[in-house]
Amino acid sequence: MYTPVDHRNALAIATAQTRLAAQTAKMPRHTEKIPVTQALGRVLAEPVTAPYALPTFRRAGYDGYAVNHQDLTHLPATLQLVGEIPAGADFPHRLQLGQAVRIMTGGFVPEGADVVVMLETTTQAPQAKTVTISERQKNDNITPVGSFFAAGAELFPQGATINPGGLSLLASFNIQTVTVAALPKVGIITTGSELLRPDQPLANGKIYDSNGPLIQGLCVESGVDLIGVKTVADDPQALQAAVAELLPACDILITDGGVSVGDFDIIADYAKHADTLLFNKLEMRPGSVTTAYMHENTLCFGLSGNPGACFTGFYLFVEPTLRQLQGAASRLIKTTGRLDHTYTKTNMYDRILRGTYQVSADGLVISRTGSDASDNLNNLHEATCLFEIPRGTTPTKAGEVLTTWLLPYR
Ligand SMILES: Nc1nc2c(c(=O)[nH]1)N[C@H]1C(S)=C(S)[C@@H](COP(=O)(O)OP(=O)(O)OC[C@H]3O[C@@H](n4cnc5c(N)ncnc54)[C@H](O)[C@@H]3O)O[C@H]1N2
Ligand code: MOO
Repeated sequence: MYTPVDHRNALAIATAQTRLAAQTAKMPRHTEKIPVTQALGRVLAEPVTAPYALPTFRRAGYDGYAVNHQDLTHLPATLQLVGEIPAGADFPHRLQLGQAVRIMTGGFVPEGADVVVMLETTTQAPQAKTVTISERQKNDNITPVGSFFAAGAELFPQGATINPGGLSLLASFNIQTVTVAALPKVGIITTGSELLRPDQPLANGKIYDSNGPLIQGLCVESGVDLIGVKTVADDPQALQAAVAELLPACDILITDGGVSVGDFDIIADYAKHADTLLFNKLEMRPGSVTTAYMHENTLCFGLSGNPGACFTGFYLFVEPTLRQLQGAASRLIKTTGRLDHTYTKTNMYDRILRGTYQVSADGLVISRTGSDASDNLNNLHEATCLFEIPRGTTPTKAGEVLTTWLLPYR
């Protein structure tokens, strides 16, 4: 059993992040080919290029008449109407001088035509089958072949995340499969003899497991293949069994709780005896006990049981790792914000507060939301950023510019 007197070597946040990223870089990457219908939010493992030029035909930008510019030298000009081209229709004849063809937006512009005159500047005489053009626009109102993408142009670089705009681009080329980074296989184990399942009644000393759904939601938000979610009591055998079941199938194993110095803090013991201990103490509050270690081929995180610390530890350490394993950058945006109130508490470690931000003409204005206590979950649902109160002995004044991480869910 872990002894409370053990000394832990505390690392600064950035040092721990760098150590973690170096370890993650050594882990194997897997790819898979998936239908584009499942590609939203996935990270491309290889670039995608345009199989052909787009647009594939000259397209009318407006409803009007397709004509040749030589017929518009003297206006008004009356031209012979030779047909109609709705969107989707072909027109396999060459337009001759003196002719016009009615065309709809998106319609195929036939050979011989090089201008689409807008309907508003024309008058049609249906009986005579003519159209009189009184004015022309400055532009030709035709979208040229290949003006969006040339054949072979890069549509996406490797590492791009497919968003709804990306789905539309793939669809426009009828690309039906993409090769993406495999989602990291993740197991989650929440620990604690105080944790109740949803079907159990409240009792003194007991709480419902709120970090399980929290971590699961954070994982889903980051993109994972969830292998299993378990809750176990503070019982070494039960924990051992849960770990043994999940570990071989997981790239990442996230445990929650049991990383401090209590008599039942079993994860702390695991980390200490792991193949490689990356860190088990951070110069950060909350989440000073956040732990990371390699066990066999699995990267294990021991997040704090305190909900505020669990939330912070996930975003600063687990989220970037899940993204890195997919070859993508963290979705947190590291920036700075101006504190809107004086924060009087001081600490020997950097304190990470849960906050919200507003965009102002002078940059971001950040405010603390809810409690700063590690065990208080009254703000996890409304935090849109984390920001850092630097360690020290003096209060942090309103107006100070602080390191800020904008959260993906905002
Ligand atoms: N003597 C010391 N005690 C503590 C220290 C210390 O350095 N010396 N560190 C404190 C700090 S800081 C933190 S943070 C916590 C970390 O504790 P653990 O991560 O080991 O977590 P537990 O002890 O298992 O639980 C802490 C707290 O969180 C609640 N909890 C646990 N799991 C869940 C869950 N799934 N859902 C909701 N809440 C959960 C648990 O009931 C406890 O209240 O240790 C301090 N102590
Ligand atoms: O460091 Mo603990 O994680 O304050 O809350």
